[in-house]
Amino acid sequence: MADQEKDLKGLRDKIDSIDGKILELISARAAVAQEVARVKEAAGATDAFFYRPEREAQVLRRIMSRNDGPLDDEEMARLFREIMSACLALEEPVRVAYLGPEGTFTQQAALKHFGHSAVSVPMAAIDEVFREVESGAVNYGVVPVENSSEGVVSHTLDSFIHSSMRICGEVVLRIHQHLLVGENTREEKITRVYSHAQSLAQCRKWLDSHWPMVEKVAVSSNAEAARRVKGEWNSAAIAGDMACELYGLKKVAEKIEDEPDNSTRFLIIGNQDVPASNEDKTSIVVSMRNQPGSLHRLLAPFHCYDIDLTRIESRPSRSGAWNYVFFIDFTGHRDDPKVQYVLKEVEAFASELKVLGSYPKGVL
Ligand SMILES: O=C(O)C(=O)C[C@]1(C(=O)O)C=C[C@@H](O)C=C1
Repeated sequence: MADQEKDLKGLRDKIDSIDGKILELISARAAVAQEVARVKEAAGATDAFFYRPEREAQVLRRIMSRNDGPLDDEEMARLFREIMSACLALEEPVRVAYLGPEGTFTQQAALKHFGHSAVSVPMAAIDEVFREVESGAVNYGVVPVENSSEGVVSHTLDSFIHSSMRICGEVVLRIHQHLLVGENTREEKITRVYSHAQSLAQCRKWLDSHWPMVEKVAVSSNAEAARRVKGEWNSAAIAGDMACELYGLKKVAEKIEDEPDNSTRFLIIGNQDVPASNEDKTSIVVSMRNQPGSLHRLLAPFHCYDIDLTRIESRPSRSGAWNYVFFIDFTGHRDDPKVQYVLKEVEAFASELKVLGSYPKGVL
């Protein structure tokens, strides 16, 4: 055997032996997760929450803080994300509705957050995701809420006004857009580009400089754009990796988004109050009468108790009694004494205050 072959054999034997140990440890971990399930069932079988967002965030943060490489923290956390997802599926497979169709960035976000052992169910619209969770047909829902270059997804915010759904988590996804074609289309023949209006907007400068003459057609989602070009000659789609793989398309150009850090934040909705994880956020919606200085009064308690506002968004009120509706996100959990003081002060002054949820800050 040549020297190189010998070296390789020795190293592969080492890997086999390590894999054996990893296998044993993962199986031992899964068996403990099954015991956890039995404890949860014994404590209250019908409404036991098997999925525990705060615990998952703590597990992932701990792994990241203890990781010494050579794999980077995110890569290591992604591996543990999948192990936990498989362990949870042994306890009870989690069903997650997302804004579809299959292949959207929202599905990618759902899998990033829950791992690939979750059962993901596509819905045609944001309010259908809310309804599906409310009816109990699924355990959780995933909806987009804001994009770093295009701003807020107002439909999602409006859905919270009349819904009793709570926010159980958030996940941020880097959005990479690609120019995709079917196998029968040659690059120089492209005359039309399909995509969702937001994605066309996110790639506007790139399109103007590379394809100024091409016809741009907005469709209901990126995945729908990808589905169309699969069977249509001389057309391209702008969509992400999931849609590209799902429809077997070819990448003509990669990462064509104008902003290099283009990312979208998604919310996990459910009917669970999530305990504190030590690094949390709270989202509230507040309605107020239109009076001079009212916004200042609304925000003053946050300043006073030194609470960091991460987002504030105003939406027109849908009911006559409400003049303004403000969606506010801030750091901290609703069980923190400081947060409780602030909520008390805001409540005393607002026409209505609803806490949409306290949830762990996105880890991955
Ligand atoms: O700690 C729990 O409650 C578990 O069910 C175990 C576990 C895990 O695999 O670590 C699995 C699912 C939960 O979402 C959180 C954590």
